[in-house]
Amino acid sequence: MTDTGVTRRPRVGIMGGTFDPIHHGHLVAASEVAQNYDLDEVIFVPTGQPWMKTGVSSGEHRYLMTVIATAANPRFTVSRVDLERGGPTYTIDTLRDIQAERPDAQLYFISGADAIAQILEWKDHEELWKLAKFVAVSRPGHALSIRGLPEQSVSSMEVPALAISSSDCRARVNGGYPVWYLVPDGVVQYITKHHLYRGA
Ligand SMILES: Nc1ncnc2c1ncn2[C@@H]1O[C@H](COP(=O)(O)OP(=O)(O)OP(=O)(O)O)[C@@H](O)[C@H]1O
Ligand SMILES: O=C(O)c1ccc[n+]([C@@H]2O[C@H](COP(=O)([O-])O)[C@@H](O)[C@H]2O)c1
Repeated sequence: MTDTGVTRRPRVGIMGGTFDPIHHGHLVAASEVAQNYDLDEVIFVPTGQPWMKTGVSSGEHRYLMTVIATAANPRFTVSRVDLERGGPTYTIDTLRDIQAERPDAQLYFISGADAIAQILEWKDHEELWKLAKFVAVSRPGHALSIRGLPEQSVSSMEVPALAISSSDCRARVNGGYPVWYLVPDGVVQYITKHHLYRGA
Protein backbone atom coordinates (compact mmCIF):
# COMPACT_ATOMS: atom_id res chain seq x y z
CA MET A 1 0.00 0.00 0.00
CA THR A 2 1.21 3.51 -0.71
CA ASP A 3 0.18 6.68 1.17
CA THR A 4 -2.76 7.08 -1.21
CA GLY A 5 -4.04 3.59 -0.39
CA VAL A 6 -3.47 2.42 -3.97
CA THR A 7 -1.88 -1.03 -4.19
CA ARG A 8 1.34 -0.99 -6.18
CA ARG A 9 1.49 -3.57 -8.96
CA PRO A 10 4.52 -5.88 -8.47
CA ARG A 11 7.29 -5.13 -10.98
CA VAL A 12 9.05 -8.24 -12.16
CA GLY A 13 12.12 -8.30 -14.41
CA ILE A 14 12.87 -11.22 -16.70
CA MET A 15 16.50 -11.83 -17.69
CA GLY A 16 16.35 -14.42 -20.47
CA GLY A 17 19.55 -15.97 -21.72
CA THR A 18 21.40 -19.06 -22.75
CA PHE A 19 23.78 -18.50 -19.80
CA ASP A 20 26.45 -20.87 -21.19
CA PRO A 21 27.91 -19.84 -18.77
CA ILE A 22 26.24 -17.00 -16.84
CA HIS A 23 28.76 -14.17 -16.27
CA HIS A 24 29.05 -10.82 -14.50
CA GLY A 25 27.76 -8.94 -17.57
CA HIS A 26 24.38 -10.65 -17.09
CA LEU A 27 24.34 -10.02 -13.35
CA VAL A 28 25.27 -6.35 -13.57
CA ALA A 29 22.66 -5.75 -16.29
CA ALA A 30 19.94 -7.33 -14.14
CA SER A 31 21.03 -5.46 -11.02
CA GLU A 32 21.16 -2.08 -12.78
CA VAL A 33 17.74 -2.50 -14.39
CA ALA A 34 16.28 -3.64 -11.06
CA GLN A 35 17.57 -0.48 -9.39
CA ASN A 36 16.53 1.89 -12.18
CA TYR A 37 13.02 0.48 -12.66
CA ASP A 38 12.36 -0.28 -8.97
CA LEU A 39 11.84 -3.97 -9.67
CA ASP A 40 10.78 -6.26 -6.83
CA GLU A 41 12.35 -9.32 -8.39
CA VAL A 42 14.37 -10.39 -11.42
CA ILE A 43 13.67 -13.87 -12.74
CA PHE A 44 16.56 -15.40 -14.67
CA VAL A 45 15.20 -17.72 -17.34
CA PRO A 46 17.74 -20.07 -18.97
CA THR A 47 16.67 -20.97 -22.50
CA GLY A 48 15.62 -24.48 -23.46
CA GLN A 49 16.75 -24.75 -27.07
CA PRO A 50 17.80 -21.29 -28.29
CA TRP A 51 16.89 -21.48 -32.00
CA MET A 52 19.45 -18.83 -33.02
CA LYS A 53 22.39 -20.71 -31.40
CA THR A 54 24.05 -24.10 -31.96
CA GLY A 55 26.21 -26.39 -29.81
CA VAL A 56 24.75 -25.26 -26.50
CA SER A 57 25.57 -27.06 -23.20
CA SER A 58 22.90 -29.11 -21.45
CA GLY A 59 20.04 -27.17 -19.93
CA GLU A 60 20.71 -28.69 -16.50
CA HIS A 61 24.30 -27.40 -16.43
CA ARG A 62 23.17 -23.93 -17.53
CA TYR A 63 20.30 -23.95 -15.02
CA LEU A 64 22.55 -24.97 -12.11
CA MET A 65 25.20 -22.37 -12.96
CA THR A 66 22.43 -19.75 -13.02
CA VAL A 67 21.17 -20.87 -9.60
CA ILE A 68 24.71 -20.72 -8.17
CA ALA A 69 25.33 -17.26 -9.64
CA THR A 70 22.11 -15.72 -8.36
CA ALA A 71 21.79 -17.48 -4.99
CA ALA A 72 23.17 -14.66 -2.85
CA ASN A 73 20.76 -11.99 -4.11
CA PRO A 74 17.35 -12.13 -2.39
CA ARG A 75 15.68 -10.41 -5.39
CA PHE A 76 17.08 -12.82 -7.99
CA THR A 77 15.25 -16.05 -8.76
CA VAL A 78 15.56 -18.66 -11.52
CA SER A 79 12.73 -20.14 -13.56
CA ARG A 80 12.66 -23.46 -15.44
CA VAL A 81 9.75 -22.51 -17.75
CA ASP A 82 11.85 -22.48 -20.92
CA LEU A 83 13.68 -25.69 -19.98
CA GLU A 84 10.49 -27.59 -19.22
CA ARG A 85 8.42 -26.45 -22.22
CA GLY A 86 10.45 -28.44 -24.74
CA GLY A 87 11.15 -27.47 -28.34
CA PRO A 88 12.77 -24.22 -29.47
CA THR A 89 12.58 -21.35 -26.98
CA TYR A 90 10.54 -18.32 -27.97
CA THR A 91 10.17 -15.28 -25.72
CA ILE A 92 6.47 -15.05 -26.56
CA ASP A 93 6.03 -18.38 -24.69
CA THR A 94 8.31 -17.29 -21.83
CA LEU A 95 6.23 -14.17 -21.26
CA ARG A 96 2.92 -16.06 -21.44
CA ASP A 97 4.13 -18.65 -18.92
CA ILE A 98 5.47 -16.05 -16.47
CA GLN A 99 2.34 -13.94 -16.85
CA ALA A 100 0.21 -16.99 -16.01
CA GLU A 101 2.29 -17.49 -12.85
CA ARG A 102 2.23 -13.76 -11.90
CA PRO A 103 -1.03 -12.37 -13.32
CA ASP A 104 -0.84 -9.17 -11.27
CA ALA A 105 2.76 -8.25 -12.23
CA GLN A 106 4.07 -5.69 -14.70
CA LEU A 107 6.81 -7.57 -16.55
CA TYR A 108 10.08 -6.02 -17.76
CA PHE A 109 12.09 -8.12 -20.21
CA ILE A 110 15.81 -7.25 -20.05
CA SER A 111 17.88 -7.52 -23.24
CA GLY A 112 21.40 -6.55 -24.22
CA ALA A 113 22.05 -4.28 -27.21
CA ASP A 114 22.87 -7.28 -29.43
CA ALA A 115 19.67 -9.12 -28.54
CA ILE A 116 17.36 -6.11 -28.98
CA ALA A 117 18.88 -5.49 -32.42
CA GLN A 118 17.44 -8.83 -33.55
CA ILE A 119 14.06 -8.62 -31.85
CA LEU A 120 12.10 -8.00 -35.04
CA GLU A 121 13.21 -11.53 -36.12
CA TRP A 122 11.78 -13.10 -32.96
CA LYS A 123 8.63 -15.23 -33.17
CA ASP A 124 5.40 -13.22 -33.02
CA HIS A 125 7.34 -10.06 -32.16
CA GLU A 126 4.32 -7.84 -32.71
CA GLU A 127 2.62 -9.64 -29.80
CA LEU A 128 5.55 -9.19 -27.40
CA TRP A 129 4.85 -5.53 -26.64
CA LYS A 130 1.45 -6.35 -25.10
CA LEU A 131 2.94 -8.75 -22.57
CA ALA A 132 5.93 -6.84 -21.19
CA LYS A 133 7.95 -3.69 -21.28
CA PHE A 134 11.39 -4.22 -22.83
CA VAL A 135 14.55 -2.67 -21.42
CA ALA A 136 17.55 -2.67 -23.75
CA VAL A 137 20.91 -2.29 -21.98
CA SER A 138 24.24 -1.17 -23.38
CA ARG A 139 26.93 -3.74 -24.11
CA PRO A 140 30.52 -3.12 -25.23
CA GLY A 141 30.98 -3.76 -28.95
CA HIS A 142 27.29 -3.36 -29.78
CA ALA A 143 25.47 -0.17 -30.76
CA LEU A 144 22.44 0.39 -28.54
CA SER A 145 19.45 1.40 -30.63
CA ILE A 146 15.71 1.01 -30.10
CA ARG A 147 14.77 2.99 -33.21
CA GLY A 148 11.79 1.46 -35.01
CA LEU A 149 10.50 -0.30 -31.88
CA PRO A 150 7.30 0.83 -30.12
CA GLU A 151 8.13 3.75 -27.81
CA GLN A 152 5.49 2.84 -25.22
CA SER A 153 6.99 -0.61 -24.72
CA VAL A 154 10.74 -0.28 -25.22
CA SER A 155 13.27 1.82 -23.34
CA SER A 156 17.03 1.76 -23.10
CA MET A 157 19.62 2.37 -20.42
CA GLU A 158 23.38 2.53 -20.06
CA VAL A 159 24.90 0.01 -17.66
CA PRO A 160 28.54 -0.29 -16.53
CA ALA A 161 30.47 -1.65 -19.50
CA LEU A 162 31.65 -5.20 -18.94
CA ALA A 163 33.30 -6.64 -22.04
CA ILE A 164 32.43 -10.21 -21.09
CA SER A 165 30.65 -12.78 -23.23
CA SER A 166 29.82 -16.43 -22.66
CA SER A 167 31.56 -17.35 -25.91
CA ASP A 168 34.77 -15.69 -24.72
CA CYS A 169 34.49 -17.47 -21.35
CA ARG A 170 34.10 -20.82 -23.15
CA ALA A 171 37.08 -20.07 -25.39
CA ARG A 172 39.19 -19.11 -22.40
CA VAL A 173 38.40 -22.33 -20.54
CA ASN A 174 39.11 -24.34 -23.68
CA GLY A 175 42.43 -22.57 -24.10
CA GLY A 176 43.44 -23.07 -20.46
CA TYR A 177 42.97 -19.41 -19.52
CA PRO A 178 41.24 -18.38 -16.26
CA VAL A 179 37.68 -17.12 -16.01
CA TRP A 180 38.06 -16.01 -12.39
CA TYR A 181 36.34 -12.63 -11.88
CA LEU A 182 34.57 -12.87 -15.24
CA VAL A 183 32.03 -15.31 -13.80
CA PRO A 184 31.08 -15.81 -10.12
CA ASP A 185 33.49 -17.98 -8.11
CA GLY A 186 30.95 -20.79 -7.73
CA VAL A 187 30.51 -20.90 -11.50
CA VAL A 188 34.30 -21.22 -12.00
CA GLN A 189 34.24 -24.16 -9.62
CA TYR A 190 31.20 -25.72 -11.32
CA ILE A 191 32.88 -25.45 -14.75
CA THR A 192 36.02 -27.15 -13.38
CA LYS A 193 34.13 -29.85 -11.50
CA HIS A 194 32.06 -30.82 -14.55
CA HIS A 195 34.87 -30.38 -17.11
CA LEU A 196 32.75 -27.95 -19.16
CA TYR A 197 34.06 -26.21 -22.28
CA ARG A 198 37.12 -28.43 -22.67
CA GLY A 199 37.70 -29.51 -26.25
CA ALA A 200 34.94 -27.12 -27.36
N1 LIG B 1 28.38 -8.08 -21.04
C1 LIG B 1 27.07 -7.86 -21.21
N2 LIG B 1 26.54 -6.63 -20.99
C2 LIG B 1 25.22 -6.41 -21.18
N3 LIG B 1 24.32 -7.36 -21.58
C3 LIG B 1 24.79 -8.58 -21.81
C4 LIG B 1 26.18 -8.90 -21.63
N4 LIG B 1 26.34 -10.21 -21.93
C5 LIG B 1 25.15 -10.68 -22.30
N5 LIG B 1 24.19 -9.73 -22.22
C6 LIG B 1 22.77 -9.90 -22.54
O1 LIG B 1 22.28 -10.96 -21.74
C7 LIG B 1 21.30 -11.73 -22.47
C8 LIG B 1 21.69 -13.20 -22.50
O2 LIG B 1 22.94 -13.30 -23.13
P1 LIG B 1 23.62 -14.70 -23.47
O3 LIG B 1 23.27 -15.71 -22.41
O4 LIG B 1 23.37 -15.07 -24.87
O5 LIG B 1 25.17 -14.34 -23.23
P2 LIG B 1 26.29 -13.96 -24.30
O6 LIG B 1 27.47 -13.52 -23.53
O7 LIG B 1 25.73 -13.01 -25.32
O8 LIG B 1 26.56 -15.39 -24.96
P3 LIG B 1 27.37 -15.81 -26.28
O9 LIG B 1 28.72 -15.14 -26.24
O10 LIG B 1 27.44 -17.32 -26.16
O11 LIG B 1 26.54 -15.35 -27.46
C9 LIG B 1 21.22 -11.08 -23.86
O12 LIG B 1 20.16 -10.17 -23.86
C10 LIG B 1 22.54 -10.36 -23.97
O13 LIG B 1 22.48 -9.26 -24.85
O1 LIG C 1 11.50 -15.37 -29.33
C1 LIG C 1 12.43 -15.55 -30.12
O2 LIG C 1 12.23 -15.89 -31.31
C2 LIG C 1 13.86 -15.35 -29.62
C3 LIG C 1 14.95 -15.43 -30.49
C4 LIG C 1 16.24 -15.25 -29.97
C5 LIG C 1 16.41 -15.00 -28.61
N1 LIG C 1 15.31 -14.91 -27.81
C6 LIG C 1 15.48 -14.70 -26.36
O3 LIG C 1 16.43 -13.70 -26.08
C7 LIG C 1 17.13 -14.01 -24.88
C8 LIG C 1 18.63 -13.99 -25.15
O4 LIG C 1 18.89 -15.03 -26.07
P1 LIG C 1 20.38 -15.50 -26.41
O5 LIG C 1 20.18 -16.49 -27.54
O6 LIG C 1 21.11 -14.25 -26.82
O7 LIG C 1 20.94 -16.12 -25.19
C9 LIG C 1 16.62 -15.39 -24.43
O8 LIG C 1 15.62 -15.21 -23.44
C10 LIG C 1 16.01 -15.95 -25.69
O9 LIG C 1 14.97 -16.88 -25.48
C11 LIG C 1 14.07 -15.07 -28.29
